[in-house]
Amino acid sequence: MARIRADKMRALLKVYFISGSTNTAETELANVLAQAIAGGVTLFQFREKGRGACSGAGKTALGKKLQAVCQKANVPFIVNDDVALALELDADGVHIGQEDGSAAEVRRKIGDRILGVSTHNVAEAKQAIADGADYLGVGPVFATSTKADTRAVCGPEFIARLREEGIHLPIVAIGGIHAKNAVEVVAGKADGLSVITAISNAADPKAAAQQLSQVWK
Ligand SMILES: Cc1ncsc1CCOP(=O)(O)O
Ligand SMILES: C=C1C=NC(C)=NC1=N
Ligand SMILES: [Mg+2]
Repeated sequence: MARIRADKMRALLKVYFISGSTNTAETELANVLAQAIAGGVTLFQFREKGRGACSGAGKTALGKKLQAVCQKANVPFIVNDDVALALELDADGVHIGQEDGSAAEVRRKIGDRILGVSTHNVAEAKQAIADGADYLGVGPVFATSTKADTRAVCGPEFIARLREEGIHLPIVAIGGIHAKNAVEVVAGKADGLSVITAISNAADPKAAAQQLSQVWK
């Protein structure tokens, strides 16, 4: 298997759903995920973090269940932070933050699987590219209460500034994105948008995913 091509990566980033068991009131995240995929989700990240998150065998079991939902629909399955779990499940990739250790080290561990890195400035972006990232997660572009310890809100226009600085790797915007402000993310030259609340807390996850997909039409 070779490294993913940039144009394929950009297509996968269009509607990137991120969730764990603590992000949805629904007891069954697998059902929310299946509905969201039916609505047009292009990539899924299993992010099991924060108060009440499951761990150990429970986390592995939930990961397996969610991966099966993705595999049935041919949607790649990404694991956040937990490289060991990603390898155990043979996930399609991992996403790491600046505090999750060296991206170069993770690249060595995961081979040609997809590697996403959270970056907040040009220096971090250039380092991630040098370390072998396939895409960058940039944000929070809008205010969000989902992740407690985010950096300052950078606005969707920050991604356009990264482009001006010569950062051309696929970029997905994250943070407080929903159907009404998603158009600003497109204007900001992001290749995709990623969401937790907009889908995980939606009354109708399929409709929520469809509305987010519309912005790229
Ligand atoms: C994981 C993460 N990283 C920056 S903001 C954020 C949370 C995004 O959640 P939401 O889409 O609910 O604002
Ligand atoms: C913090 C994050 C930033 N970006 C993405 C895509 N995922 C994350 N978990
Ligand atoms: Mg992390």
